[in-house]
Amino acid sequence: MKFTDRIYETAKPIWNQSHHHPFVQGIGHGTLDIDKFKFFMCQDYIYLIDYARLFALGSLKADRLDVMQTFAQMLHITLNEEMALHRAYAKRLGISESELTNTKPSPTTIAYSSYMLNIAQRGSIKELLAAVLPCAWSYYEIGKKLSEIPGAMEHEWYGEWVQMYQSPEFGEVASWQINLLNEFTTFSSEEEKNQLEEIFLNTSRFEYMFWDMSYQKAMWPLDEK
Ligand SMILES: Cc1ncc(C[n+]2csc(CCO)c2C)c(N)n1
Repeated sequence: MKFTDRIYETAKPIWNQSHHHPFVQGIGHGTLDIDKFKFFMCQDYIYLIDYARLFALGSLKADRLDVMQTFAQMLHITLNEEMALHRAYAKRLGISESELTNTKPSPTTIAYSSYMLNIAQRGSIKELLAAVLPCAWSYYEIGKKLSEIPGAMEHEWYGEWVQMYQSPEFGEVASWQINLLNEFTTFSSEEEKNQLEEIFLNTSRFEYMFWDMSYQKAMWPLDEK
């Protein structure tokens, strides 16, 4: 069994809950409150800035030229294609680019980004891959599932979002990461595989929390005035 098949099976209950979350279903059925989507877009934009740094770290840590090239390509796609979608949405939603970049991160955004950056900075390229994989893979899976809902790809607000994440280009990003992680774990011990699985599960949990945080528009639960 491929290592990624094993971790996919373990993470399935978490991924199912993300898929059925009202935020995700609301995008697919076109019923999501636009203010929740705005909140998500802003948080996701600053999340992606840190996520892009993970790909830069992957390129730095790789000891093969083809792996460096793949990470550089994923860095390019994130900064120039995925984030371009957010910039275009922000324009339509009346959010300026500086407002977008200067979004204050929510506790969940801080926790998620910091966790991944910590793993990537102190761990190996395998740990980095285990941390980033649920992001690209689960979004592609969600994009594909939502694209099957009649009208989801044509919705005036959420159609472009679904179109982007179900696209073959984003499928390729997920496949690169899946193939690399399988290749790098061919000779890994059970102990190492368990550690990588835990990282994959943790970022899968954070993915769920990100949907939920966006649905609740959850910032710090404190009154500071
Ligand atoms: C919270 C959150 N998780 C995952 C993604 C999706 N995503 C992040 S990087 C990447 C690969 C190509 O850029 C993909 C698909 C997101 N936007 N926001």
